[in-house]
Amino acid sequence: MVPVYTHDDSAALSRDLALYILAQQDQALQRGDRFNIAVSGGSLLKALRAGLVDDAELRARANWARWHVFFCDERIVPLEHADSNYGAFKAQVLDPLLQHDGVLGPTCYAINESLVGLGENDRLAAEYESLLPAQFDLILLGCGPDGHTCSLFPGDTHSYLLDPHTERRVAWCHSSPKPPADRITFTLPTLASAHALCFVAEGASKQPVLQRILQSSPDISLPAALVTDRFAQRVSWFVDRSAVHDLSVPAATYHH
Ligand SMILES: O=C(O)[C@H](O)[C@@H](O)[C@H](O)[C@H](O)COP(=O)(O)O
Repeated sequence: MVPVYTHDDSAALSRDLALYILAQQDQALQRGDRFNIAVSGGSLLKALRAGLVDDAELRARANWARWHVFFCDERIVPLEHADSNYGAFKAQVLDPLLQHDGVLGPTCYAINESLVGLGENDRLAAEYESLLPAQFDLILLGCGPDGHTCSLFPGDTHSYLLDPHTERRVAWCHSSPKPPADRITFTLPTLASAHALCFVAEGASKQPVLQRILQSSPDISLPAALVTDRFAQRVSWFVDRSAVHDLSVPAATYHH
């Protein structure tokens, strides 16, 4: 059973998530000299900002200059586009960090923007893959109402993305049901090699899908359930109470 750290509200979740990330950072910096972290798009980024950037005490505990930040999935759009995950991370984390004197920011790895729109999406994925570290210290994941995580979507159209033995660490996801249609995404072997995997889900709209993922017999046709089940030893979930309301999931408290 994976821990499901349950919180009364967003503020409490953001703080615990930040403390969890800092604990992973500290472990990584004992293993080596960099913290390789991958982030997803969506609402997760707001939690990162609230917990790690806006909170002065926790912001100071982040060794930002040692952070190497990658994207679990990215929409194939220019970096300035409103749909870009890099753009959203810049707006939520990098730009606010710059407001604070003396903070040396993280190193971020974005897609090669010059390939966007050229019909070279396999190459774009391969180029991004070439940037990845051998192993991630932490991968932060979201979960869509349809059970997708990264840009690994459920259903036959996207089953090609879920090959556990693929040699590709980053793949081109086409015809995404969540716009925009073209994306790149980490594959299962990339997730498999991480020291820690952490899902974040907030709000009552996530409750039906969390029921299918966190029940004792998970529906592993859902990529988020598959990842949770397969890598259970390294997976944690951070949720708010409304996302797990009425579910028979034991609520855990994150101890730091
Ligand atoms: O770029 C993306 O679309 C994401 O990486 C995606 O996997 C996201 O994390 C989930 O859709 C959850 O998003 P929300 O937290 O906003 O619901």
